[in-house]
Amino acid sequence: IEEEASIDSLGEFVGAHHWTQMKQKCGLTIDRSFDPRLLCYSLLSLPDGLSADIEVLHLSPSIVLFHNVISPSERRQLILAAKNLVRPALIQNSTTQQHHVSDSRVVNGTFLPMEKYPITHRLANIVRSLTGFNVDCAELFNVLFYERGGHYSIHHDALILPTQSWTQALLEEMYTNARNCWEGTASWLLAIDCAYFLVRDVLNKWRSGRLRRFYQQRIDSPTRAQLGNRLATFMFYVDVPSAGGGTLFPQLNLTVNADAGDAILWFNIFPNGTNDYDTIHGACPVVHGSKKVATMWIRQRDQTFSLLCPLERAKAFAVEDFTGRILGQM
Ligand SMILES: O=C(O)CCC(=O)C(=O)O
Ligand SMILES: [Fe+2]
Repeated sequence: IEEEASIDSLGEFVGAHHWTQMKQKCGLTIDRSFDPRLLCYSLLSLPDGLSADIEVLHLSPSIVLFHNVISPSERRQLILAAKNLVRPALIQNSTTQQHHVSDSRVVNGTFLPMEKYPITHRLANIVRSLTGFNVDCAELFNVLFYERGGHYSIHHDALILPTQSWTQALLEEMYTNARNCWEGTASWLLAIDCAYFLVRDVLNKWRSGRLRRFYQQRIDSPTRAQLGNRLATFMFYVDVPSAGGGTLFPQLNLTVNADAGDAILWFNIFPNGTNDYDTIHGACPVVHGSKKVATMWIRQRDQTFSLLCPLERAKAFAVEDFTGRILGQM
């Protein structure tokens, strides 16, 4: 990468410490000659008169890029809808459930209410047509505006959905939090600091007698039970920066620098429902220009006829598991 386009040329920016070890990977480019199975399919005559080129970026877990699926006018409408609503993005502490501003997510964002903005229906239809997924149970579009120095450090999109006993829920969450501490900070000192707060939080709950109730409530939470986990993430690139701001999947050594109008899809869980941490990802710091994305988290509920059932339930989804139906019609 050119010197002036590199993250180092940004100088100081909020949350820079999250990128000390990851920033090299932000400069990765996709080697399209690497694997002959990384094909680009042309999907013609999809529902709603859509067509699209879909490029397989990674096989297992499957990550695909849809080229040029929203028009400049649709991009403008989306930006107009979100412009006055965006606020500094919050992150939810999975231990305390509190939302707070964090230097690990430096971006302005908003969820877009569907009833107010017709453009969101259009985009939801596009997701449905391109993926075959049921989007009725999906979350509202989350629109993010990144400016120079904006970023979103490495994280995983799936929710921690404890399923069995409250003790198992506690263990699962402690494990995930410890992992996030480590992967989110990339420095032993900060990770120890982060782990200390997590342990202190659990001890406080235990002392106040809330430990069991807290985790039991999360197991019984109706939204979780009704909608399931975030099966997949579908994200439109509404505006792209001229340097930096790629979507980085560090476990897969993949950094995606898409064009405005493209969209990406990846899975957050295995077919058996457990979280697939190979798809941890982040938004690299924007170096020049600004970046805008619109994300839809697709839930597990009601995907009965939109997913094949892979025989190996503990292996990541393959591209055929969801395009099988669409490609089979060609
Ligand atoms: O902006 C990006 O490239 C990634 C955004 C993201 O990971 C998220 O919204 O969950
Ligand atoms: Fe994400």
